[in-house]
Amino acid sequence: MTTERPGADEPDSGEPDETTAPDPASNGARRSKTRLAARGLGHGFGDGTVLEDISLAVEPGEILAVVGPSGTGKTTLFRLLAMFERPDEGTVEVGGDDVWGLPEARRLAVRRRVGMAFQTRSLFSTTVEENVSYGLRVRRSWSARVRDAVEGLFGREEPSETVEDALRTVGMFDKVGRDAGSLSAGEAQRVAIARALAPDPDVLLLDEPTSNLDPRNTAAIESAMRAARDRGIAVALATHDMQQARRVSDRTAVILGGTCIESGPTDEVFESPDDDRVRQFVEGKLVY
Ligand SMILES: Nc1ncnc2c1ncn2[C@@H]1O[C@H](COP(=O)(O)OP(=O)(O)OP(=O)(O)O)[C@@H](O)[C@H]1O
Repeated sequence: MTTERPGADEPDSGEPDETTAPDPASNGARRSKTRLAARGLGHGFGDGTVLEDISLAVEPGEILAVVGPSGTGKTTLFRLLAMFERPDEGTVEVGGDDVWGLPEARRLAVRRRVGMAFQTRSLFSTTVEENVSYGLRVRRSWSARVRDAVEGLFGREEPSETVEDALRTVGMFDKVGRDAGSLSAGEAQRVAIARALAPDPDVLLLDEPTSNLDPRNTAAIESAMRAARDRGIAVALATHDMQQARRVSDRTAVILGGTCIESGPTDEVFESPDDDRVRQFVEGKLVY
């Protein structure tokens, strides 16, 4: 299995890939052409190496599944992609910019184009609506924030259209006024994803978004991933659920022992992998 979408495993062009981006005329909505790429990423803690020489890319309008056994470094990788930490080696590129080579103000601006929902669900102790509008407030300009503050003084009866859209995408609009603390784990995860979607990011990073969730919440989250993909967002999903990777992703990258040993179209990775360890892993025969 060697076929790749053009440029997908070689994050070297720095330019949006016109061949893989959705046709703006086809959905009429947004069309970012921002790809997220990692090149030669290496990272460790103390004396231990966790990630070694990882190169992968997620293109606009696709879902990339990053799969691997527990402890193989998926969360560490996603934390690097989200720019929470600077990699020991290699680069993270958003829209062709090496993010750690940018002045801090520009890096923060780039970070705002990357939405994320991580395993540790961390909603604020306030309403669902306020949680989802938080990301918007962070992204907005100073003048828009002043306007928000003024509106806040007088109170707003209705959630903004953007918040409504994001909540509808995850099937949670009926909970808009609820206190976030009263939500189930699955509902909270859906709100966390709505919060990441509200600012209309170019890239969406989801780390194990459905672990320990029931089928209904899982289906809602998978549907939101597809909706984001169909809007042209580059979606990366870390999961240890092979069935989920097969259901939702266009391409899959397999991380074993802290390095990416194979990536390509999901069907090919699962049905005819090049590497025997990948075959054993996707068949559940490789125990780490
Ligand atoms: N801050 C840290 N300090 C030290 N070691 C860490 C730190 N974060 C992660 N690790 C170690 O790095 C390795 C990879 O952890 P990581 O959470 O990235 O794996 P994972 O593939 O996401 O696992 P899981 O599927 O269980 O979430 C583990 O051995 C973990 O203990």
